[in-house]
Amino acid sequence: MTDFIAQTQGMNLHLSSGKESLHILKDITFAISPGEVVSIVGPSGSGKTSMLMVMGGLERASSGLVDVGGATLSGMNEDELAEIRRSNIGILFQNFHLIPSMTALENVALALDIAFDDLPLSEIRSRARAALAAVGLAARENHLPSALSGGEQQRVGLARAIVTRPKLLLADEPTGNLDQETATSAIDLLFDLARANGMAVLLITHDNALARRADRQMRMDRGELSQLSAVAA
Ligand SMILES: Nc1ncnc2c1ncn2[C@@H]1O[C@H](COP(=O)(O)OP(=O)(O)OP(=O)(O)O)[C@@H](O)[C@H]1O
Repeated sequence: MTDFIAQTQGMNLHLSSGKESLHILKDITFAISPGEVVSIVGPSGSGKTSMLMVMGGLERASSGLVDVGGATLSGMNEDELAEIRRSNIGILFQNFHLIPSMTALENVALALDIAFDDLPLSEIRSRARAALAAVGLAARENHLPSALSGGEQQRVGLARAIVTRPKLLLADEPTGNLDQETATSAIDLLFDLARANGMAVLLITHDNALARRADRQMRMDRGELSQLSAVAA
């Protein structure tokens, strides 16, 4: 049980739309190990993002078990969920979500400052610098997002997601806004960082070639998750 960084058992998510209750995620039993990269493909509206939201403690499952970093999320209050997110989880979005008025370094440092409110400023700066160097952006740390290319902005997003050293990275279409070449290099980097840090990655993508590069490939269809393939170790 503790070999997994995150797992669900018989997890369901119901959301209401007007008077209707929609069964968004159906009886999902899933586990991901440290250092493992798992991709999820599936049609639009099938529940992929909802799955990430539940795993990230941003949405509460309606029933079943959700366990992240050895802690069971159901029953936790908002503060406890926020603490689990801070200490275990990194999130990478399609649209980077960088703060436009802050430099690359400040964007990364802010994530660290929020996650660990007792970290000295010198440590925040050095760790943020190291994260930017890890994504090849040491020379761009004082640039505003508007002065960076899409691929560079996504690398800042990646630096921000990993600077807290999360055990689980949730990535929702992280290359959706990048051209093929830039997307490939961003994903190479993501995989290298995952391997180097033993970080598990749950990767949502519409790109089948990218999905196939994962250790394990899953498919979401109308709220049901199934395994597509496992790559032999
Ligand atoms: N807050 C909400 N209230 C009601 N229904 C919702 C809510 N959020 C999502 N849904 C519905 O849940 C279903 C799954 O949405 P989700 O975003 O998880 O799909 P997805 O597979 O990630 O789609 P896409 O590939 O288009 O991003 C959709 O039918 C969506 O309309």
